[in-house]
Amino acid sequence: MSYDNLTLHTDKYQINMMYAHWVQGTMNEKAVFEAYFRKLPFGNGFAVFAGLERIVRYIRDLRFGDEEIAYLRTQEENYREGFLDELRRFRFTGNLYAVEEGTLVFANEPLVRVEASVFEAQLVETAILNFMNYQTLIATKAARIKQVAPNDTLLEFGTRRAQEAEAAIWGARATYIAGFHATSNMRAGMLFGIPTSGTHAHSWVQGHDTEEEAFRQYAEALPDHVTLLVDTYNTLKSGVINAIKIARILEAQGKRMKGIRLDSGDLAYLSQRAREMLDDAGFPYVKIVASNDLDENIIFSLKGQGAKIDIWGIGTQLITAADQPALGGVYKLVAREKNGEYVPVIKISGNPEKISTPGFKEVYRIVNTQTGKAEADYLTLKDDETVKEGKRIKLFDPVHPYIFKHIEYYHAEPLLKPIYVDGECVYALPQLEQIREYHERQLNLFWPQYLRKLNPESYRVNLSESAWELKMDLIRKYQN
Ligand SMILES: Nc1ncnc2c1ncn2[C@@H]1O[C@H](COP(=O)(O)OP(=O)(O)OP(=O)(O)O)[C@@H](O)[C@H]1O
Ligand SMILES: O=P(O)(O)OC[C@H]1O[C@H](OP(=O)(O)OP(=O)(O)O)[C@H](O)[C@@H]1O
Ligand SMILES: O=C(O)c1cccnc1
Repeated sequence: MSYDNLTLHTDKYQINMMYAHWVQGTMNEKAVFEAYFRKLPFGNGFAVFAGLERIVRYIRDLRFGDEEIAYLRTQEENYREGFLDELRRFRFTGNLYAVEEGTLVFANEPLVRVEASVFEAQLVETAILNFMNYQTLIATKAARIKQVAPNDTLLEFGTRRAQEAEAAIWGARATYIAGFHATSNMRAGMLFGIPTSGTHAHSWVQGHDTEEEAFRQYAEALPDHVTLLVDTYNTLKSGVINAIKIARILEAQGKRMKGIRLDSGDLAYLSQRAREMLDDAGFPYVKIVASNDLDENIIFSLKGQGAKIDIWGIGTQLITAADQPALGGVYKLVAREKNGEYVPVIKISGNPEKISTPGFKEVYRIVNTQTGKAEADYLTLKDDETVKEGKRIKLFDPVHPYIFKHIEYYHAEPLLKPIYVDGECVYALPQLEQIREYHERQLNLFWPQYLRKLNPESYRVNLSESAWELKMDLIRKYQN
């Protein structure tokens, strides 16, 4: 069995709908779907979009092979052979537009738009949401951590606690996009070119007769990369004292010990005392690494307490997004082909926030040319030329339309970039370093009130007047 083919990484209901379209003869009708989330995670003011590279590879490799077809035959007696033959010929032949990885994104704006035969567009929903939701969530969590320690080194240590192997590596990649510096996961390092970093475990110390001997042997083996875990027995009375002995030995060899790691106890107090001991012994260059169930709140608190920590190793809380373990991104039909033309469609809900925004749309980031800062994201119907022509636009809050302002001097950056056109990949996947740098530039595009971790201002995601009117028309139609 091949574990690599992700074509059946979809919900059964997608295959059932594909089958029903095949039976009805509607499988080639075009559909437009948009993927977006309705609420920012962690109460943050923004999210960091990630997942596109995985989506691109997934779309490229979509094939129903012999194993997939044989399996489907066993799963549903209604599936006729003609349908399975159709699946054998399956290729993605549609268009896919998406926001680039590292982009700051907000609620209720399309992040991925699929325009394809309904047969194709339906199949890919589950996987696209799976990749986008998880990776965006972890990149956003990492961005929050980065915000409280912007000048420190951040190491991703989460693999052992991650929700399985793929989550570990794609999660590690997402943290790197958001500004982490290295991962402990060697496979993520090899596959994505992320720098790797590692100290040693308690088992290394436990596995020797004395802590000092353990440290000495480690330093002999890896003299250029010595960071010693000092909390196995007693951090201040034994661990730091032994580490200082090793730092002396290394100095005598013309080398510098890199650091010590604290992994338990009061990290503020222990780091301050350890710093004093290292400085007094003449080793101000030895860095202090901390780990132990850290997250942005603990790091923020430790900094407030004056902790002397240079490097943070962060695992469980980051890779599992423990305070909000899922991003609720959805994939909604916004237009469908009828008699050769697109008609907009809506999903009505008793909860106004859940009413979808109909129509084939573009999303623009409106950047004020006088301040250089982003003013709003602006959703227009696709054929609306106002923004392209640079005309004055009215920004109004779709929930409170009486709150509005006009903007005249702006640059409008289309956020949805062409990735697949007529089934051909037209997007050159950027290097990870480029994505990381792009993310940093994105942060500079926003005023700090949208970026702060606690109670950020809401950044505007506005509808054009015609997009708003279309939505109101369809709501009225279904109310009647
Ligand atoms: N000064 C501090 N202020 C706030 N939180 C801290 C401080 N020092 C450590 N922490 C955090 O408090 C938690 C302490 O965890 P826990 O109660 O398991 O203690 P521990 O020191 O890990 O004990 P053990 O020796 O069993 O490992 C961790 O999440 C750690 O990061
Ligand atoms: O606390 P996290 O943020 O999840 O970071 C990863 C943790 O994994 C290791 O502990 P573990 O007890 O698994 O192994 P060890 O014996 O090497 O400490 C490490 O010492 C960290 O505490
Ligand atoms: O290198 C480390 O110190 C490390 C790596 C993974 C998990 N915990 C610690």
